[in-house]
Amino acid sequence: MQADFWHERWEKGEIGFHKSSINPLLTRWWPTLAGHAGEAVLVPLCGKTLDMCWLQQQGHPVVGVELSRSALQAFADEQGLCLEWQREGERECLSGAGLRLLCGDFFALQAADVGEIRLCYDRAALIALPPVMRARYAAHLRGLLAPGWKLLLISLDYDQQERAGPPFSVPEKEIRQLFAGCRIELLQDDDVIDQHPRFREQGMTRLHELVWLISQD
Ligand SMILES: C[S@@+](CC[C@H](N)C(=O)[O-])C[C@H]1O[C@@H](n2cnc3c(N)ncnc32)[C@H](O)[C@@H]1O
Repeated sequence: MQADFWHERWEKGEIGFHKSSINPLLTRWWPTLAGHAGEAVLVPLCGKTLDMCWLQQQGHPVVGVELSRSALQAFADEQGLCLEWQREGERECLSGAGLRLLCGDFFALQAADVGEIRLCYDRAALIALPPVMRARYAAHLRGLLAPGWKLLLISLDYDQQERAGPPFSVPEKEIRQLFAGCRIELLQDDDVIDQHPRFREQGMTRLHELVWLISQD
């Protein structure tokens, strides 16, 4: 998926991926990361997710990364947050209230841009990307995070023949390849097709949502 694809989604308001409430899988499983309040969390491809507010309310400084400036501005406006745009080198950044939202390409980020971050939350980031980009994404993410990192990842698994992505299906085998050498724990696996009638209409017969705790030991 190229940048234009996502800018167009935001311009046209075709953002079916955005949820108007905090993800219950985040609130259920975040404690398993055993991060300390005060430890920063990286939220790659963050959109305007409310999950960032929840993480911030748990005492975590949040560093989000998002291509779309209007998505970040909408996040601030809709959550009634007093955030300010600042320039950080080539990049713009919306910050305040324990949030630092970097506007730009995730793949252009360097470890110094995000700072020392050990905790990460990925909901609809890995699965937003086609296979070739997923390998780049996982390798880049692993390079950005500090030693001893922990990632809470929410993925989808369905028959990719039944529907084109995004969101893409990322089978368990691929997750294990992308994060080879890491500790990988499956926390939850639910069949959620009944919660997605539009996907069913589009021909999907099976849809699993999985939650993973992936860590570098
Ligand atoms: C499927 S949405 C998920 C957003 C968010 N994680 C959520 O749960 O609502 C993927 C987001 O990633 C952004 N995005 C895609 N490619 C990106 C990139 N290379 N760098 C930064 N953001 C990107 C898109 O603009 C879009 O907002």
